[in-house]
Amino acid sequence: MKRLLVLARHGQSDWNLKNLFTGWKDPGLTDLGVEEARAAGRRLKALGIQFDVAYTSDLSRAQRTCQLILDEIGQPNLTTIKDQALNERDYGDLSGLNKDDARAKWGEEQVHVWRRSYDVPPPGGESLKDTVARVMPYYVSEILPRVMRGDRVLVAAHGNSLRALVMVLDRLNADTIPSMELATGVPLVYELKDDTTVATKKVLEA
Ligand SMILES: O=C(O)[C@@H](CO)OP(=O)(O)O
Repeated sequence: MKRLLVLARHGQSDWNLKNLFTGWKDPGLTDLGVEEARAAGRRLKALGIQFDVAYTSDLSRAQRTCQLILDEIGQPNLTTIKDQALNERDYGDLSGLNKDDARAKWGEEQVHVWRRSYDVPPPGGESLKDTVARVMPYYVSEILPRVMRGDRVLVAAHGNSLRALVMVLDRLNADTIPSMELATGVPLVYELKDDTTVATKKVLEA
């Protein structure tokens, strides 16, 4: 495959299981999360996919997912670059709160706006727009040049930092991004064209 870019959201974390806003907090993976990451690796392996470099965030759930995928595809020692630019969207004052408790306190609609709107930040945190503004410069300066020169690239990161990237790759807008969800442990396999836009996209569901 030419100009290969694979995006993988981490497996289920402890706080996903407990239904807590997570953001920049750093819980580990659950047993299910570990298995989801391994299964993602097995699906990539079944397609014969290998990488030249991996990128992940500064948070352990993404780093562990990255390593589990690399273990499964037989590349445990691949160069892996960790950067805070790929961290989850910062949930600010909501971090650590239960999502159902937040709905009870502020209402279903307000919580949905904080979680999925494009440009309304949660109190003290980042909107998706802010996250795009943080992730894209890193993508354009560090990741995309590697893809364009032919390196096969894995990015193991987070629901919203990857939604920021997918929004740009899939040409979604402020109206269409709210309904786009990324499942844990489901890799997205992109091939890019010469002009950096998407040639093909595969969603590697179980
Ligand atoms: O809590 C979080 O950091 C994210 C991802 O788990 O949650 P949400 O799906 O609400 O954006």
